[in-house]
Amino acid sequence: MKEIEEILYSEEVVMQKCRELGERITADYEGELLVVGILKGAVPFMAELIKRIDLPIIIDFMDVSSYEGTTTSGEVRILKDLEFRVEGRDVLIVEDIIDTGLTLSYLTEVLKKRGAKSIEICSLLTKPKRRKVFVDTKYVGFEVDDKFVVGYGMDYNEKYRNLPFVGILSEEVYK
Ligand SMILES: O=P(O)(O)OC[C@H]1O[C@H](OP(=O)(O)OP(=O)(O)O)[C@H](O)[C@@H]1O
Ligand code: HPA
Ligand SMILES: [Mg+2]
Repeated sequence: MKEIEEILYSEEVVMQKCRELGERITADYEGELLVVGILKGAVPFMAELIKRIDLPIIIDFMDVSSYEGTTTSGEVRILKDLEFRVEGRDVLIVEDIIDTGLTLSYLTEVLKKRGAKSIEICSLLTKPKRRKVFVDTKYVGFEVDDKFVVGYGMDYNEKYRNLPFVGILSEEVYK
């Protein structure tokens, strides 16, 4: 595919990472876990990850907005809220990527205020060099450099989410 400069993580590599993360999560919790996916990017990763968690889980979704193209506006708004109450529950937030950290620092604050018993984050990717605010991320798949990546849920203007791998988007696409 000419729009992809380089494949970083193949489907096999991502699946293996989901198995490892799923085993760690299974070992770290007892009883029910509320797994919260952040729409839309988290969907493909979450679908794979939850099959590797051997616990009685409940899944739910939130949708927040902050991004336009490849830059952040720094503004976070809840577009779709959870179906379940988080009070007294162990919550695991699932993301595709942590970039500035603004989305997750906002979301963890919101869920903390609602009285979650515990809140942890599981993200397929993290871009530490781009961080504006600290987010404590217990479960991370891979650390990536400051390149725009797509696939496995991640998009550029809503495209490429369906790619079965994580790849670097060629600069010609957004220049
Ligand atoms: O750490 P941050 O700088 O906040 O950026 C990370 C967030 O941005 C992307 O989602 P986006 O808001 O683009 O929506 P999407 O998941 O629907 O693509 C990504 O899926 C994360 O949720
Ligand atoms: O590299 C990225 N790709 C897709 N979406 C993103 N949101 C933050 N960083 C990225
Ligand atoms: Mg997202």
